[in-house]
Amino acid sequence: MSERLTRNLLGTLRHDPPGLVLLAMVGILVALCLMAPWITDADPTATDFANMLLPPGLAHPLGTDDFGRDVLARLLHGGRASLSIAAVAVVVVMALGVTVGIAAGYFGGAVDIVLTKIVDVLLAFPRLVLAIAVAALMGGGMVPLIIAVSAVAWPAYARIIRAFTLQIRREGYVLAARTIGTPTWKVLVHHVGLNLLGPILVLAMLDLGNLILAISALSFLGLGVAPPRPEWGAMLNEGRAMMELAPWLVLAPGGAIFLVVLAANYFGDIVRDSAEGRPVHGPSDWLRPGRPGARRLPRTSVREPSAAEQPLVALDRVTVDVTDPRSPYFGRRILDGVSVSVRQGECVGLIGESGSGKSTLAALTLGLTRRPLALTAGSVRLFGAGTGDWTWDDWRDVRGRAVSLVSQDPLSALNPVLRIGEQIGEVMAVHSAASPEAIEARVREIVREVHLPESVTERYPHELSGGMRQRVVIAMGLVNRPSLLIADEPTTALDVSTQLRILDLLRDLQGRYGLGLLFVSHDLRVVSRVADRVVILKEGRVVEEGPTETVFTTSRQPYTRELMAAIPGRRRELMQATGT
Ligand SMILES: Nc1ncnc2c1ncn2[C@@H]1O[C@H](COP(=O)(O)OP(=O)(O)OP(=O)(O)O)[C@@H](O)[C@H]1O
Repeated sequence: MSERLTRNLLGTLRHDPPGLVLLAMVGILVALCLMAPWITDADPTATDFANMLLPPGLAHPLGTDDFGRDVLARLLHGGRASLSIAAVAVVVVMALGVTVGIAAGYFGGAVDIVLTKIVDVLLAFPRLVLAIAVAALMGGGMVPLIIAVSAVAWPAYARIIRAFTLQIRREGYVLAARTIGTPTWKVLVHHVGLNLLGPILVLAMLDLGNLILAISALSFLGLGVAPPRPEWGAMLNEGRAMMELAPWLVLAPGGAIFLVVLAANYFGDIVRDSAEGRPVHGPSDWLRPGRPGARRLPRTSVREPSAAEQPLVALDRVTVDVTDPRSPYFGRRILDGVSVSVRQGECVGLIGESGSGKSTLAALTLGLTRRPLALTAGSVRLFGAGTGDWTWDDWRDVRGRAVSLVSQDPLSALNPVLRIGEQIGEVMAVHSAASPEAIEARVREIVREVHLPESVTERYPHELSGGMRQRVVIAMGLVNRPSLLIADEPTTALDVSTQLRILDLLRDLQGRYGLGLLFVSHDLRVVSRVADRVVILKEGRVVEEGPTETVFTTSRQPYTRELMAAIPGRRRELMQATGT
């Protein structure tokens, strides 16, 4: 559990003495149950008709039942049965609910439809009635009891986990991991599963009480542990007939069930409250995952870069339209005959206001154009090779290795539950068979290169400032020494001074790595600091392009001048230059 969650929990408990007493009582009860054979010598199933229905006393602290059996021994041994059935049921319910929920939410489509329908049908039945039916059909006993309780409890978990998964799968770090070719199991475990640990823990705690009640209810109805073995629900049923004559027969198991259910619900509530008190993508050392393993993707026929004179990427009169007739925007033109190229060591600034098509163009360069959009004319050449017939695997091999993306939202690009070192290392491991030591050394090196302290590798994203996070994302982009970096509004979310430092860093790294840099931004001022050449995009068309300095000083293009006028210091200069 995270430090913060533990702190919240302890803080809540410190200010809630009755809660603390309750938890202490249940803790003692559970400990006594677990140590039952050492606490009492009495055999919980041995009958002694000479000592039937004795009230609590020295020899039998909780009295005896109508078979002369020691109620304390039965209570403690019965508690072992009740609690272990509940523990196994929670694990089974979680395993089923989490697996089905993640599968439905992550894979979507037919998998989602089928699984969701099954869940809906099961949820349509009252839980306890269905559990009684299942247990009765299976004939009662410990295993059927676990199966019955688990079978009816998992659908609710599956539904909640599916909802969480739908949300997580849209996060930038999941999309990034998928696009660079991280194996599906790793995305599911590292990126989806680890982020679900918090909700899963809270759900488990909140439902533990319900499960114990359900188990007791089924045992009460004679569908649980077979007599004469003790179990709390069954003891309650046995004592019911003698309730007036020997109330201790129901008070002991009833009190135990009451205490445990109350404590489980109480603890579930404070775990939930403490977890909600953390940041949305909160502290995340709930579980520290192992080092990501190295994997080599099959190399495709993609030719590596590249002679200096040949563009790393060349988009030649590309046109992108909404081609899916089901889209309400069917027929709309997003990019119209745009040509842009980036050479080694060159920084090209792609500028345009919101909606001008910058992101669509960046996505095209990374092979990420998806329905309802499609390339309808022109071509994209990467490292001299036409990409028209590239498969998803061809693109995956290139992304994150030869071409990297630095996105505008560093927080969403980073997985909140993985340490920084693991995240950078994972990008490298996906594309190389380097040893863990080599990966670690490279991670430390790239972290230093982006001017972060090495200790940052041990930290989580929420422990870093916005500027530090953006440096981490840049480190992830460069760890595999790509030839081409696409920076999509990389400084938009930062304050002005941090912006400048990140821009200088990018410029510096570009020189050091000999990178081609496609810098996408709506902000001419930002672009002017890094770009050698600018391309100005308006409503999907290039309206002007040329060396940055030339465009800045001599442009007669009204749209470019409009963009320049939006820069505070430039407005006056422009007005003076044009005499307006
Ligand atoms: N899937 C889509 N269906 C319909 N129209 C789309 C789709 N994706 C993008 N567009 C439209 O294409 C145009 C260009 O979008 P794009 O996201 O490339 O612009 P942008 O310049 O990157 O803007 P911003 O800086 O706001 O992200 C916009 O008008 C947008 O509404």
